[in-house]
Amino acid sequence: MKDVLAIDGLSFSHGKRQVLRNATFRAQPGEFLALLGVNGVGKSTLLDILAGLREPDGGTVEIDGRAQRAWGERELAQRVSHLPQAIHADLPFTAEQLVAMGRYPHTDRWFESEEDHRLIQAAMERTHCWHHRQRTFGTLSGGERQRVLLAACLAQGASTLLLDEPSTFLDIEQQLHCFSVLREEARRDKVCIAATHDLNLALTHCTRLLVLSEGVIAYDLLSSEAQRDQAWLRLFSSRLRIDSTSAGTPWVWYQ
Ligand SMILES: Nc1ncnc2c1ncn2[C@@H]1O[C@H](COP(=O)(O)OP(=O)(O)OP(=O)(O)O)[C@@H](O)[C@H]1O
Repeated sequence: MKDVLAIDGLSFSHGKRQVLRNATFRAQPGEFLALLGVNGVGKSTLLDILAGLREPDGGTVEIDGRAQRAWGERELAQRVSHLPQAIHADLPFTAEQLVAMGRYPHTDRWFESEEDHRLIQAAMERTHCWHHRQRTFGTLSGGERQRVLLAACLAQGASTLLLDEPSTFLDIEQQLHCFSVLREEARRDKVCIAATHDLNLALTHCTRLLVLSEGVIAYDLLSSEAQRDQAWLRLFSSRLRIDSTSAGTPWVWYQ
């Protein structure tokens, strides 16, 4: 199967602080990758580079078989959507207008087509925010805003979805729903990469775990194998271990 993403030897420094040294991984259609690692390890930086928002100091990024920089801005936006960690809340748009922006890379017109409207509504229904469509974005709660932003990413129809802590602000039911939607999206031959601190959401919903440490992908393992060798857990805390629940699901416990 062809790689949707091929990342090779990425390095990046914020000023004198080197964050990425040699980050390398590939991703294929159908994969839902959890990007894990402690605070400040470089998860957002890596997602920003993949989204084309930061230029790496070294290494290569290929998207859909072509160098990232060889795609035009619009072509890239058709292929990659990005949910950043923080966004200005005071945007003067309704929720529906904000989701409609996800369709911009696909239209030359001022107005959205019928098909665009169908996709916008479908995305907002999937993230349970269609009933907020006429609300001004800034008047929504943190979790409601997060669902609108996720809908914009889905409406964009990209083959790669980069999500920086997508379950932030969401209540538990919505966290589970968000990760289920992303899993479903990956099954539609997409690649989803979600930076998260929730190891149980990652284990139960993602197909693969990438653990970033000291500038490299220190562990790259299938979720189904994460319980067998638990060395990767030590990067987070010595108090963690994985057991199975009575339903046979792997679950991270802390002591
Ligand atoms: N604009 C910046 N200028 C200088 N240093 C920065 C800048 N942005 C991030 N950093 C530093 O780069 C490192 C990586 O930051 P990044 O936000 O990528 O980490 P992260 O893994 O996403 O963290 P978290 O889990 O806390 O969200 C951190 O040490 C951070 O302080």
